[in-house]
Amino acid sequence: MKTVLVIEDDIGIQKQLKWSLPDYELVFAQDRASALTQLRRYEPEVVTLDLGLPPDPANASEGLACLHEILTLQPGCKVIVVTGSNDNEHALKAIALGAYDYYQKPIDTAVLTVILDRAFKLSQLEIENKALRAANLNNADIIGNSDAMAKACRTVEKIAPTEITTLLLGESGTGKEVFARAIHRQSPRNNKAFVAINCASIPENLLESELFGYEKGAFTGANKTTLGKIECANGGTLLLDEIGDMPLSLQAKMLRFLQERVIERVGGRQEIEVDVRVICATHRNLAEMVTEQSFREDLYYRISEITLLIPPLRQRGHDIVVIAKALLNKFNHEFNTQIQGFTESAMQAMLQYNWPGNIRELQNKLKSAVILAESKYISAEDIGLSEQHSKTDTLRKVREQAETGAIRHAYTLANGNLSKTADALGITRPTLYALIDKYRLHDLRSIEAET
Ligand SMILES: Nc1ncnc2c1ncn2[C@@H]1O[C@H](COP(=O)(O)OP(=O)(O)OP(=O)(O)O)[C@@H](O)[C@H]1O
Repeated sequence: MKTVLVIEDDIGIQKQLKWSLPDYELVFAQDRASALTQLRRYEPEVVTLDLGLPPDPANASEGLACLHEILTLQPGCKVIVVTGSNDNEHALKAIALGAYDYYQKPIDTAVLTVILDRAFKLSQLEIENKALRAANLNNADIIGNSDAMAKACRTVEKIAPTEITTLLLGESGTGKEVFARAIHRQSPRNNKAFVAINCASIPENLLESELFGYEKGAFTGANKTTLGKIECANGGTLLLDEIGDMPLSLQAKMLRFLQERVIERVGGRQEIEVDVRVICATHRNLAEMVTEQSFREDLYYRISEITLLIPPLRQRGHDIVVIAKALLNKFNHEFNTQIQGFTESAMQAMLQYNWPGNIRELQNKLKSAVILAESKYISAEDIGLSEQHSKTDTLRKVREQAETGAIRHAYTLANGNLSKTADALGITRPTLYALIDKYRLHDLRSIEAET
C-alpha cells in the first residue's frame, strides 16, 4: 500500500480521512516537529499538509515553514497543501515554495483521491526517470560512477577508436562482455558485427571449427561449407571470452591468425584474409598460466597489447546501490511489479556482502526478490542476505529494537495490562499508546481489548 503522511491537527479530520481513503496507508502528524519525525521515518512519496498548524493555527506561517523543511529534507516529495476555504493567497504562496498541489476545505475525498493518485503517478515517473538517468551515466549499459568504474570507462573511451588488441581481466560476472560491447560500440566498427564466443563452453574438438569454420566434406557431417565466428565478425569485433580455457593445441593457430590476419577453414587449403578487431577476456591469471606452461607466452603478449582490469563489485562502493536500483526498475517493468525500493538493512547488507558472483549474482538475487517480496520494500532476507551481512544497524533501528523488547517484556510481566505496563516502563499511558502505534505492536492492544 502507498504511504501518505497526513499533517493535520484536527483529530476529526484525521479520522474522516482514515476511513474514506482505505487504499492508502495513512500516517499522521499534528505539528511541524512530529511531521518531520514521521517524514524521516516513513519517507513518504506524498504528503498532505494543513497550512494552519499549531502553535498558530489561524495563520499559515507554521505550515509554510513545515513545507520548506519537508522539501529540504526530501526534495522529490509531493506535498499537497490544505487550506481554509477561499485562502488562495496562502495556497499560491505554497505552490511558489514548491508544493505539488493544493485543495481547499471542506474535504471532498473524491477530489482528494484524484489529486493523490496523480501525485503518486508523477512521483513514480520521477523515480523511474532518475534510475534511467543513473543507468546512462557512463557508457550506455555500464552502470556506476565509482572511481574504479569511471577510470575503466575512460580507458574504454581511449582504446575504442584504436585497433589495439585488448585483454579484459576480471572475476566472473563483473561485466567483461559488457565492456567488450562498449569498446565495439564506441569504435569505428560499430556498424558491423560484434561476435562473441565462449572458449570454455565449447568442447575442445568443436572449438576449432566454431572459430575457423569448415569446408564441405571436412569431416563426417560437414554437409556444407560453414563460416566460423572469426569470418562472421569480418569488418567488426570478435570477443574471445574465457581465452584462458583455449586448448594449447588451438593456441598456435590462433596466434597465426592474430599475427597475419588470415585463416584457413578446417579441411580447407585456401588462406582467407579477415579484418577483425579482437578483444579477449578471462577470469584466469594468464601470467601464472604462462609460468605453468598451460598458456603460450607469445600468444599472451599478442593478446594483451593493452590490459583492462574490471574491478569486482565489492570494490565499487556505492555503485552496488546504484546498480541495484537500476535493476529493480528494470525488473519492476519486466514482471509488472511495484516494488519501491530497499529497506535500510537491505542496503547495508548489499554494501557489506562480498558478491563472489558479482553483478550476475546481484541480478539473480534481485530478480527472485522482486518476484517473491511481500512488501513494497525489499528486505535483506528477500535478497537472501541475512542480518549478519548488515553489521551496522542505524541508531534508529537499535532504539526501535530496544524499545520494542522492553515494551513486550513489561507487557508480559504485567499480564497484558497496559496501565501496569506503562507504570513499569515509567511512562504515561498515552506515551505507551504512541509507542505501540509507532512500532506497530497492535497485537498488544488487541489482547487488552479482549480482556
Ligand atoms: N556495470 C554494469 N551495470 C549493469 N549491469 C551490468 C554491469 N556490468 C555487467 N552487467 C550485467 O551483469 C551480467 C554479467 O555481465 P557479463 O556477462 O558482461 O560478465 P562477465 O564478466 O563477462 O562474466 P563471465 O566471466 O561469467 O562471462 C550481464 O547481465 C550484464 O548485463
